[in-house]
Amino acid sequence: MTEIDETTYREWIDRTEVARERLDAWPVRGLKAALEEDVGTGEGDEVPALGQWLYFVPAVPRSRMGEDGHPQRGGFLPPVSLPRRMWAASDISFGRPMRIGEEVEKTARIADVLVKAGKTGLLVFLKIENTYRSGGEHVLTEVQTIVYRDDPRPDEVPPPPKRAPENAAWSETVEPDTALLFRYSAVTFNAHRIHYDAPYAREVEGYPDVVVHGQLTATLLFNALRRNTSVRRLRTFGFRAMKPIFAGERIFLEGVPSGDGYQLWARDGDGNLCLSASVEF
Ligand SMILES: CC(C)(COP(=O)(O)OP(=O)(O)OC[C@H]1O[C@@H](n2cnc3c(N)ncnc32)[C@H](O)[C@@H]1OP(=O)(O)O)[C@@H](O)C(=O)NCCC(=O)NCCSC(=O)C[C@](C)(O)C(=O)O
Repeated sequence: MTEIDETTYREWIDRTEVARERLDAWPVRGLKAALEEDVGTGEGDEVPALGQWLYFVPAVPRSRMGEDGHPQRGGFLPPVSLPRRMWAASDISFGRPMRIGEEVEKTARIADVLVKAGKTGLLVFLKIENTYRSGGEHVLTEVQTIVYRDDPRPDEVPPPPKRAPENAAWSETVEPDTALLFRYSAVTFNAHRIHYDAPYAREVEGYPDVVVHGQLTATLLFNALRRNTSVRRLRTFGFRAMKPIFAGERIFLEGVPSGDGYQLWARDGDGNLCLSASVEF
């Protein structure tokens, strides 16, 4: 493997890719069924907040898929040689809601590539800025951070987890099972094998079971916020995935008012922080 340092993938920074898509009703219908949320699915209805993840999915032919189920590396995304990919974080600012049936343009730009030494080994963080526009209007901007990690070491032990806050104003529980993970992978056309192929997740990537998608946990947190507050529209939503959640694990979706918004988090049954988020409205 080539040595990786801050300069290795520099030439990818500022590369852009533009795509256009009509926002079909189907993935919103699929998400509605998967999460049992009361959302409209007709022409002109609002795509629910965080529904941008249902669109512009990378439908590459099977022959161009990599071993992990994602499109082969290279091309628009830099060919990072660390094998294990995870969703690390997102920072989203909302303009106006997207609507089913509208034509949206998405511009993706490689915003940064950072190399860091983590407690779990070498980490390459890829930041992609996705800007969505429609009819000349700004709809949404998301800076998505993907992390690439080395193969698991035989003696690997997970780093000590951070504690979740203990001042929750509400607390809901959910156990994302493999059927929910399958349906979320299906509506986002995400073939990443860590979410459905348990032998691959265990034997190749070293996880104890299949992994819950970062965006699914963020969506569950947002839906819990809606159920427990009058918040419907957001100005910003940012999250950071701290500790993987595995299928069937019981997690707690919690939050508390904070400044002009809310602090949200998902924790496990031992009080460990799995995903932290903040929203402004
Ligand atoms: C990423 C891991 C391995 C690093 O864990 P670590 O212990 O090695 O890191 P650390 O030692 O705590 O931190 C090292 C540096 O990394 C930064 N850092 C540390 N974590 C993050 C983060 N999340 N986002 C942004 N930055 C982060 C941290 O701030 C620090 O920076 P510094 O040196 O400048 O101070 C660990 O945090 C972890 O396991 N997180 C959970 C990831 C996860 O479960 N993601 C969702 C499931 S994967 C998925 O959905 C996939 C999908 C959808 O299919 C798809 O491919 O797109």
